[in-house]
Amino acid sequence: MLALNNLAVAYHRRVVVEHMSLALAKGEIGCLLGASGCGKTSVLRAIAGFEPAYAGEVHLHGEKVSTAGYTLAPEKRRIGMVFQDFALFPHLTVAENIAFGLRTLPKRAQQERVNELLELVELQALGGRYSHALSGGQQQRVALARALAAKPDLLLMDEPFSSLDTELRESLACQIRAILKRQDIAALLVTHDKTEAFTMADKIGVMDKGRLLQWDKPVTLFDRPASIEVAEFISKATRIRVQHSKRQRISGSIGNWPLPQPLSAAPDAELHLLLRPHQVKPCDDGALKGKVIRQVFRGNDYLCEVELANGEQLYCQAPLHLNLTVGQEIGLLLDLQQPWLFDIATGARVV
Ligand SMILES: Nc1ncnc2c1ncn2[C@@H]1O[C@H](COP(=O)(O)OP(=O)(O)OP(=O)(O)O)[C@@H](O)[C@H]1O
Repeated sequence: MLALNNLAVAYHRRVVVEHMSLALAKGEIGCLLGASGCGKTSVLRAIAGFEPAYAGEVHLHGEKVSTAGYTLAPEKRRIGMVFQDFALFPHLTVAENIAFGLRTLPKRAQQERVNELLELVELQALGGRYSHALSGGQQQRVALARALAAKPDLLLMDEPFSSLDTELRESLACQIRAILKRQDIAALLVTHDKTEAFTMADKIGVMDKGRLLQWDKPVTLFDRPASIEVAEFISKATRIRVQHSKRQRISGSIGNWPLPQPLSAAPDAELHLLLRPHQVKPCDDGALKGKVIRQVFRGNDYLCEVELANGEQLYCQAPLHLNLTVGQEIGLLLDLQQPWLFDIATGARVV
């Protein structure tokens, strides 16, 4: 449905995105996730045809629509777009906003399609309202209905929920995912919000400084991150320097720990061990000792920061009943059933 092959985007010859390759199948929802300025919107604009490809290609339905020196016009790409600010026309009603892209259809067909879309986004009762009289979530559903009106093959969404509050974002992301799935439409969303990405997407691309670090299913990004940058971007974690020893063990400031499986790394290799909070647990008789220096109440548990004797700090997940206090010395147990280890020189994951 959508394929990017080695795409590069540049402004005045300054390359802001390069070596971008990914594919999205019909009905699949993808998400580009990355910090502000990493090039997400530029990729979206190149897919829509608003920016030319500086190098590489954009393919839609198997057809090459952008390559250096050729850009198929946006209106010929059968793409719908939803923007951050909804961009609804204030002087038109909800129904008229949705009908905007259907002007070439006969009046009756327009009306039928608008009713279908109002039902799809569950706004049947609000067709006659103006956008100023709608909540942010309702406005975004109108923007979605308008983008879907002309039955595009691909929907592009640029930070569609960023102006909404956190709770609404999550519920709207779920609703919009369900609507897109019902319509079996492919969509590519860009955001810097991880929760939004994980709620919405079948595939996530983690971007950094104009490059795609990994394009994978959310669970794969979490379980098998390709690099330490991806792992750290995806989840709260601490990196600790360790040494691989022959007998399936790692050692360092955290002590000496067995691994569940042999590693491909050379004996004595210097590695980074990435510890996520759920892998570090308070344990009375833990040989590894640390001092609680901060803790945040999270409802079901505490997220603690613990300082080791050498000054390194770890996140630790502590159950409520332990009643830990800041300054308290505790023992720690590491759960290394699934250790995340990375080559120090390349940052690549070691398995
Ligand atoms: N029209 C433009 N002319 C020149 N440079 C641009 C233009 N648009 C974006 N840039 C630059 O390209 C880079 C990538 O910007 P882009 O908007 O694609 O990033 P982004 O990840 O979408 O950021 P954000 O999340 O803040 O929207 C930035 O350095 C930005 O300053």
